[in-house]
Amino acid sequence: MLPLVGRDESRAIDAKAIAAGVPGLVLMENAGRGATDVLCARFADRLRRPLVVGGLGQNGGDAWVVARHLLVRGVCAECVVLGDPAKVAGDARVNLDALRGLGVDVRAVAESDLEHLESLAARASVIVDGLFGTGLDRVIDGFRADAIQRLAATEVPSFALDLPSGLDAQTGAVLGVVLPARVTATFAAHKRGLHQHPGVDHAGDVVLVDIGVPAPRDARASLLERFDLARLVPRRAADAHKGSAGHVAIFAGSPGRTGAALLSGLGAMRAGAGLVTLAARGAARAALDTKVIELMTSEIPEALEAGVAAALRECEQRDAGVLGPGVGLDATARAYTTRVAIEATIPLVLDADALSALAGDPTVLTKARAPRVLTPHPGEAARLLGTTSAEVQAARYHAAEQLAARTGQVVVLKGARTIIASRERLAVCPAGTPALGVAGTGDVLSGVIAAMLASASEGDVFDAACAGVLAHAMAGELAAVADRGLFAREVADAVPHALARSRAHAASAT
Ligand SMILES: NC(=O)C1=CN([C@@H]2O[C@H](COP(=O)(O)OP(=O)(O)OC[C@H]3O[C@@H](n4cnc5c(N)ncnc54)[C@H](O)[C@@H]3O)[C@@H](O)[C@H]2O)[C@@H](O)CC1
Ligand SMILES: [K+]
Repeated sequence: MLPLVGRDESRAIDAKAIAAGVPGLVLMENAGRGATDVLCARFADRLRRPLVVGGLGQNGGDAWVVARHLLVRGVCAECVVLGDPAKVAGDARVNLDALRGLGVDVRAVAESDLEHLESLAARASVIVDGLFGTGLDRVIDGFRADAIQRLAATEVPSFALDLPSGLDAQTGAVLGVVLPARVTATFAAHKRGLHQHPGVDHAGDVVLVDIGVPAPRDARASLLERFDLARLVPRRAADAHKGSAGHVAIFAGSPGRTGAALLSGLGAMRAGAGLVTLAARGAARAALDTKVIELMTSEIPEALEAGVAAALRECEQRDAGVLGPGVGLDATARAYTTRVAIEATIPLVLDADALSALAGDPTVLTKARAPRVLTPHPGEAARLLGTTSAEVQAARYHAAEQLAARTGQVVVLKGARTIIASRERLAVCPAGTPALGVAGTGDVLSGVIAAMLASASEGDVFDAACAGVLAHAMAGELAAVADRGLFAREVADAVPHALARSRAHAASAT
């Protein structure tokens, strides 16, 4: 797990180090020197004619340091400052003056010189982008936007300092225009915006550069790594038995809708549940009984009161559960899921129809008698928040955090780069594949998370959700042959392989 910071936290890291006595110039020197190392390693065959472009802020300052360190290594870069250099201040000013003092001609590019900039860029072997970093907080317009568009149009590979210019550090949105990078050297800590789309598409490979300040230990947010799965799912004791591995109840399925329940059950089994019972409404139980011999079934009466009573009784014997897939959306089904979502005394994953049933007032979950993990896709999250899917996607971290705050529960916002949020914490899953975008994979995920909950110790609900998300995404990567054509059940089947791979990674890393 790596710390993940937003715009303000990023500034706070620098400010805290400076207040502690580490001069800002030292931080900038470390950033620029570290970035030069990355540049020289990743663009070794493109150092013929680098173009270093800096803005008027401190991101530009990093660029001037890079240009100086390139000089030390015998590489003479073409350097330009976009805008009026008289406005460069602070540590960036010191480094701009130093570069000029060493005899480097840093040309100022004004609105009227954009064609010149374009021709410089077209001849460059690599562009070092120091135009905007974390300071960017509004849409880029005017000649700066024009300049970025012209640089991007050359298709010369770009090396971004801290962030590709134009990317919102907080959300990953493009603020008007962006200069897409092949590699991004990000300073001190990963930025939130680098790990959500469209930021992910524009950042290229992200390399963390140590600038001499410790990573914040209390960072609210983190970026999961593939080998975290091994840490989150400890090895089983040699004398483990099916009882100690946890018993998962899947409250899913209704007459005519049984596939989702089965997939959720398969996910739970493959993720390590010792026993799984499919508790289906009415006649669905009979249909499920014959399908998968490893899964047990029990019947939940279709009538409301009898159904709720049966579900709560079922919970008494179980360690964790799933509520929702294929349960139905008629009035009785909605009342049943809402009541069980609140009254069940075991941790439950709430998915699909359960999320629809709760969309009217998700705040009732603050009264739930045990922890809940909500697993909405963007459309379901939009309904729960009373907004649109487009708005959720435009600010996914915010949506996940808002929903966690309103419900008091853990939220797994699905989609590329799934986000896990609670009131206190946030994590992003770096794994996954577009092939997971197919019917049934969400049902599998609900079961996988429930199995993690069933074996988690109390209070580790957030970690269990992270483990489930990571296992599912990595299983998708392993099972997918191409970017499509994946079957949900294949994802379930690959979950043990994901765990094995993570353990192998972890072992080779130590
Ligand atoms: N001591 C420090 O604070 C350090 C800062 N570092 C670098 O400094 C960067 C942050 O520097 P700054 O805060 O100066 O900001 P930037 O250099 O990212 O941006 C420059 C300025 O542009 C302005 N601006 C924002 N949006 C704009 C828009 N749409 N159009 C035109 N102007 C706009 C803002 O006033 C901002 O201060 C980091 O990303 C990192 O690269 C690193 O050198 C490490 C140390
Ligand atoms: K930049």
